[in-house]
Amino acid sequence: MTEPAIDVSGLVKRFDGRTVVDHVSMRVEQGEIAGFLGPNGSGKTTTIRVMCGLLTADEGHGRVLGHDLRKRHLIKREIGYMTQRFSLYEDLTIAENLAFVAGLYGLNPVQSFVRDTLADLGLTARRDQLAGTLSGGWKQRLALAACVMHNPRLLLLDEPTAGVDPKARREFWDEIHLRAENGLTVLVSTHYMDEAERCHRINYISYGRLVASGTVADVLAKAGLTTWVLEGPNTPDAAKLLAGKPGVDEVTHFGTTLHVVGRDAAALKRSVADAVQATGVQGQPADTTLEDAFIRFMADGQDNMQ
Ligand SMILES: Nc1ncnc2c1ncn2[C@@H]1O[C@H](COP(=O)(O)OP(=O)(O)OP(=O)(O)O)[C@@H](O)[C@H]1O
Repeated sequence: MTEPAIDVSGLVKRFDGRTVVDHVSMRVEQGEIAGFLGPNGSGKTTTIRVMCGLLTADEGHGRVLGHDLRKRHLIKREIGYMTQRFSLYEDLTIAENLAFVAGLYGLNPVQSFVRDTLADLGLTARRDQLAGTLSGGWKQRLALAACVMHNPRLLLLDEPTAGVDPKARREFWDEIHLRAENGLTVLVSTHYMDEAERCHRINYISYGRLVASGTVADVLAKAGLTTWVLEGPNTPDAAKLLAGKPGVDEVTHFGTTLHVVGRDAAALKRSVADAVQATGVQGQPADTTLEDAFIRFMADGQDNMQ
């Protein structure tokens, strides 16, 4: 058995007495793409920073790439970290940006690393183009290439595709999968459900606590939800009727359909049957989505805080 790339237990981080990472334990196997999800301010960035050795945990222990978490200088050397809103210098050329990053990492000879990276990206012919003139998708690919130029074994990406269009996001993820197939381990935070589904495993954090981890199927099972889809001209009336009824936790409009989700399957079924009878809409059981599961975890997290 190879050692996991990340194996941390009971991590706690407090800022000014406020606990923002609350006994988080996480394991990420080598070559795995692990997703990190959770509402704004739930502690993803802080956890990532502890794992990369940029912040010291107040409690907890573990190993990253086989190094004790306290050996921060050893960890930093072997990871790539793309911060939120990481950007290149728009008024430098593509090659100049790469040369700058290569210099920061002490790569030598700089120009050979730049040349290889440009060739890898298929950007050799555009090396003298200003980075600011690239499309959003290309900017992200270039930023990713800059983060892996020093050949890290673990890549930590903090919302790398925020604000990037769907096609460019898909291409970015193809790139991540390609690199994972070649052995790179990736921990990536995201708010996009389609990206969560492209991860081998996901970790969901709420109010600093890790509330679910595993494959998408594991996480859906943990949420323990039942979903009904209602359809027909009277869905707005059905929505009003269902709000707050026994077994009904969430009622959400999706275009012309209504998704009704709850933890108590029997009570939910009865409430849906009543609404169907009263309004004439059609109701069918359906698969629960990851978004439904996350909204449930978030609501549970809020309940725990009260
Ligand atoms: N250096 C700091 N000093 C004080 N508070 C901080 C510091 N860094 C983060 N926090 C607080 O810790 C909490 C967790 O923040 P963090 O950035 O880790 O969350 P996040 O899950 O990454 O959020 P988002 O999805 O919005 O990026 C927030 O309430 C934030 O304001």
